[in-house]
Amino acid sequence: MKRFQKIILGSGSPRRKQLLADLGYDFEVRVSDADESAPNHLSAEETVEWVARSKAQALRETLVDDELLITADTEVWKKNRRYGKPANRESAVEMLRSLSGTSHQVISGICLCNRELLHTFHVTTEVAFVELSEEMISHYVDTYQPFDKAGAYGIQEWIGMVGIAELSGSYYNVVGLPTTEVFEAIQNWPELA
Ligand SMILES: Cc1cn([C@H]2C[C@H](O)[C@@H](COP(=O)(O)OP(=O)(O)OP(=O)(O)O)O2)c(=O)[nH]c1=O
Repeated sequence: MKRFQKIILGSGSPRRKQLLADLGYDFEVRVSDADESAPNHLSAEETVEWVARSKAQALRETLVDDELLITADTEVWKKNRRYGKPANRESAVEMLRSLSGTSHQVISGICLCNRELLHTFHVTTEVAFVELSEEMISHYVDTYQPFDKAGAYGIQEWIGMVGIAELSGSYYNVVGLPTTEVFEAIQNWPELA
């Protein structure tokens, strides 16, 4: 396995940290406040790549030598509606009602860069929910408080055990880091940039 002098994970997400550690890499976490308000005219795929790049650009000047920075943005999209993190209980309940009994896409934008090179890509997973009852939605939101999760749900939590009808693509992409594609990108860095 190719090793780098230093990988920097530009993310405050505990799930991304765990997944990158599980891939076997040593890394340091660096977090900054980046602009996540992508221009409206962008497609879903362009939006997540735009945000991942914006997170990278906010940290790029802190890089030294051959440090490799990895940033990501995971969003839920359904028919041109962008589901971010719910601002409150009401919004979380509304998001889950609207995802209930239908399918949506979870798209992650990933950005790898050093001081000279930058590479961005995205990975899409199709997720279908069963019909979620009002009781299931209230129980989940009140117990798990999914306010830090796009689309108001964590597939790795109770709702993922009882609410998923179908999943096509990478499971880990839904959790926040498409591990297969990130591993491949790191192994092929910097040739792919
Ligand atoms: C859909 C879904 C999202 N999520 C999480 C992944 C992301 O952490 C979060 C989406 O927010 P992001 O803006 O992608 O990431 P973040 O704010 O948590 O961290 P940072 O910007 O510092 O990298 O939602 C789950 O944990 N499970 C899920 O099933």
